Amino acid sequence: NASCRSDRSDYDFIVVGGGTAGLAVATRLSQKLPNDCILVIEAGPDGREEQRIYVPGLRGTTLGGQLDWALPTVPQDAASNRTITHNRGKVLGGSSALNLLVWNRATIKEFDAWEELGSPGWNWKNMYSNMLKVENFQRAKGEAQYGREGIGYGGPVNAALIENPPIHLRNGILALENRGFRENLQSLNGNNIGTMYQPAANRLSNHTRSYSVDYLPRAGPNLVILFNSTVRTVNLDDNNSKTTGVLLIGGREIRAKKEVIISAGSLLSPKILELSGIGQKDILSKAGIKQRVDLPGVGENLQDHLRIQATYELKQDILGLDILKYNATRAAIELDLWRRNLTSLYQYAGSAYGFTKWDTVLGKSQDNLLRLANQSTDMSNIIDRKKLQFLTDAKSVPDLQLVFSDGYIGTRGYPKNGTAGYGKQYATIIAGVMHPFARGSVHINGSDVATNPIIDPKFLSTPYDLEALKQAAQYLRKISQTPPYPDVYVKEFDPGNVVLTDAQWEKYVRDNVYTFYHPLGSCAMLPKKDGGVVDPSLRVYGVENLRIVDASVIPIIISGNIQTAVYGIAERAATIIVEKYRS
Ligand SMILES: Cc1cc2nc3c(=O)[nH]c(=O)nc-3n(C[C@H](O)[C@H](O)[C@H](O)COP(=O)(O)OP(=O)(O)OC[C@H]3O[C@@H](n4cnc5c(N)ncnc54)[C@H](O)[C@@H]3O)c2cc1C
Repeated sequence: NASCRSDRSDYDFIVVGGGTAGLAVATRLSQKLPNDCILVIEAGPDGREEQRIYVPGLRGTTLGGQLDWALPTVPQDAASNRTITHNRGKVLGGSSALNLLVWNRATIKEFDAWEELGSPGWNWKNMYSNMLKVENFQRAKGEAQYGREGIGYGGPVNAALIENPPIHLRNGILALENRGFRENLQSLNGNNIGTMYQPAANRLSNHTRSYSVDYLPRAGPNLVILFNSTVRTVNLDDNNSKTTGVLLIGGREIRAKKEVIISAGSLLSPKILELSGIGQKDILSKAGIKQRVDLPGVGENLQDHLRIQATYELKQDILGLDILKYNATRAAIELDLWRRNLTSLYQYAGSAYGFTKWDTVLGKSQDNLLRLANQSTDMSNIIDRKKLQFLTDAKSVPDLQLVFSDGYIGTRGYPKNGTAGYGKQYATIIAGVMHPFARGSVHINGSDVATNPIIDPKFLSTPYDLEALKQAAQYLRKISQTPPYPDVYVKEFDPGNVVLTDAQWEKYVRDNVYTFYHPLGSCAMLPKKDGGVVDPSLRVYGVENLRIVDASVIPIIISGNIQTAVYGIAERAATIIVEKYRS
């Protein structure tokens, strides 16, 4: 398709956002509709030459910089009035270029719930087969590292387990086993309960990040990418029932002959809809935008995992990643080793995990938490009711995720030079509450495309959410005191021995709760009457040829880290779209 270039005025398909889902869906369309011309419009730069992206041990160093949208929430009342920044990739690959590489999967019941909530075909069976298409699992050490089930081969994104886990990760797994967790070496097969190492999205052959950009070599010349270009609105025809294309900041208009697919992510896809006049009347009129399609669900139903962490100062003879932060000579040596593809701290890509139900954590005293969950459920809301069911009825759906990570990952950041704690190395244990009841929102703030949306995740706003995160934080201390974990550290650094009473734990949680980087649900795939924005074909209600394909369509939060699900959604979306257009 020689005429498929980036200076055309029309394309068959326009994909808005060259991120995780965007590149996956665009590549599959390119492969399966070779006579069509597909344009991806990405607000950020290419980034493929950026070392901070492709070196796994440098993960996290792009956060807050030029390649990050860094979208702040409004001050969170229940979280000590703090504003929490949502990191989001503004670069080819989107958040898959910035994320922390974790490659895992939620459980069978959680995916089946999408179908039960009203989207036929969106169940475990179909999502699983699509998620398997995404990956190429590599083994460094055979089945001792990971069993047979739950992984795919031959897909574009490479995943592998960490080859030489440090002792603080190994002891983390043993501590969880001593607390009643069972080892689960097939945790990506729809049953993630237990303790395990999990794959990370990296390529073992040269130890580089593997992300959605790895789809692109499979695309044909009929896929073109426009970089550093931001879509302002989707244009609708005179009846407001079809999209005709998009308008970029700067005024360029590009027509879509077949479809526009929005893949701008959970925090920015609603913005494009609202700026285009698709959304809730009140929100639009407040922003001075004429409503074209009445869709009250846009920007609502925002969900995220709640995260809290504790940090431990490692014993002097244990090597950890923090040395790279204060010892420049060592960092240079390690980077040189990485360049020569020799064992290096910069190859670090993966952590150790646990997934559990509350009864393993709390025993009988989980009753109080379940009582609060009942109190936190809006019985008129189908999402809330399903979450309550996960908590009370589903033995296979975890309530809590635990992560043993190398390095300091506390809320206040690695100690500054000259302050207590600088020059030391740390291990961090993170806890994530899997199904908080808070449902927040993300909406435009006026009609100026340059203004960030108003994001209100409502962190800790329900009795369950607060108590669950408090219990999770206290559990981290228990784990740290369980053999053989104490063998690795000198002392607890955060929260430290100043936090002992119930009131102190509550304050710690309010002062330190953080996003787990998994905002989703803001353009939910649900029946319209239940607040849905897209139908089971991911078409925006009321607009024939406009779809949304990204994390925003996930109707109800799932356990674990969500990128495999986002890729799976993109794969399935491509199948649905190709079905319609293949002649
Ligand atoms: C710091 C961090 C760590 C994470 N860690 C993990 C992890 O370890 N494991 C895991 O499974 N998940 C992780 N996640 C979550 C996961 O990466 C995301 O959920 C997923 O990548 C989201 O994919 P998406 O396609 O919905 O959006 P994105 O990948 O964010 O893509 C959206 C794209 O759209 C572009 N865009 C936005 N607006 C416009 C516009 N108007 N015009 C043109 N382009 C636009 C953006 O620049 C971006 O490239 C993490 C996320 C972050 C931010």
